Amino acid sequence: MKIVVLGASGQLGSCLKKISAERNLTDISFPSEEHANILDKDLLDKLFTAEEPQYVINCAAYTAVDKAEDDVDTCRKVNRDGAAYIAEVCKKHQATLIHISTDFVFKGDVPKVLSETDAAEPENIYGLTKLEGEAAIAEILPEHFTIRTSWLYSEFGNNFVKTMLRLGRERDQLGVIVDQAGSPTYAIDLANVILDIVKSENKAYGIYHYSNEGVTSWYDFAKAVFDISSTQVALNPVKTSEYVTKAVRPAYSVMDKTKIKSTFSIQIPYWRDSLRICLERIAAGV
Ligand SMILES: NC(=O)C1=CN([C@@H]2O[C@H](COP(=O)(O)OP(=O)(O)OC[C@H]3O[C@@H](n4cnc5c(N)ncnc54)[C@H](OP(=O)(O)O)[C@@H]3O)[C@@H](O)[C@H]2O)C=CC1
Ligand SMILES: Cc1cn([C@H]2C[C@H](O)[C@@H](COP(=O)(O)OP(=O)(O)O[C@H]3O[C@@H](C)C(=O)[C@@H](O)[C@H]3O)O2)c(=O)[nH]c1=O
Repeated sequence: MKIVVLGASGQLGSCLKKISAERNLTDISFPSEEHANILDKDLLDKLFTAEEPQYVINCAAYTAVDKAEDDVDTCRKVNRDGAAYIAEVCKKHQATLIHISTDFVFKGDVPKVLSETDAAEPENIYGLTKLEGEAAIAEILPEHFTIRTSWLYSEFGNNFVKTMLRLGRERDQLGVIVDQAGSPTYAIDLANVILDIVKSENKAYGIYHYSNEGVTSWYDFAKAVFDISSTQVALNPVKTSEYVTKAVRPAYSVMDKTKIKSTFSIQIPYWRDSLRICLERIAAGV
């Protein structure tokens, strides 16, 4: 089963590289952005001609949520147009696309667990352009899986857990938002599920929700990071109204994972258990 990963040097791409090595997968390639710029359709076409992938995993995205508010065109190019180009080239080469999307497609203004069929109504540019990317793919390529995930972290790249560890070392006091709830996702767990989906060769295409089990706030998530890593820092809960950011974020973006669990017969780890594993790996430098 030949697989090509796009956005390979990002957080999720790095997790896929690690997991595929652990699983001894050899028929998977991780081209650099220079050889797989998703905004260059001809380049993708050449890449797919050379690689002949059966599955393409798209981890490439514009993920700077606050910056996107002032950088709408670039964000939309990558998250909408890039997704559409990939779908077109997958169609030409008869490849199945596994695309990653986000809980930020939801407004999240009511405390309701969100299913794949609930209306998406993004509150920020990043979420809007990700939703546009989902729609473009659905229109072009029936053979796709779009996996919406949330609050990704890992030992790789930039993420909330690594930011907290850094700020915990640099500061005596820290304020973290307590009134936004969601579900953290260890990107290594997601990488494993993506490769399980490929392995299954299941053709139940469409949108799926995936995060770790459980619900928390950014404040409680940060508290868990500091407790588990024995970091001494005074952590203060703050309200969204007290912590000004460019982009509006959902107050409640907890997603229902019934569909992915039943379709692919997977079990999902509890967020705190996965966080513990990730922090052990970060501490051990592996
Ligand atoms: N991070 C999170 O908390 C969450 C992420 N997601 C989604 O998961 C997916 C993976 O996210 P994550 O790995 O964390 O994100 P990263 O930002 O770590 O990785 C994205 C990668 O895409 C690359 N990229 C950007 N533009 C292009 C382009 N034109 N061509 C090729 N590559 C490009 C980036 O390169 P460069 O760094 O050079 O720009 C980066 O390496 C994304 O679709 C994201 O929207 C969903 C929910 C939560
Ligand atoms: C650094 C920091 C953040 N926060 C808050 C701001 C925000 O509400 C929340 C998370 O902030 P971050 O900027 O780290 O994370 P953010 O970029 O908003 O994370 C999102 O990224 C995109 C890509 C997604 O798809 C989402 O699922 C989600 O993971 O924590 C604090 O309250 N205090 C702090 O010191």
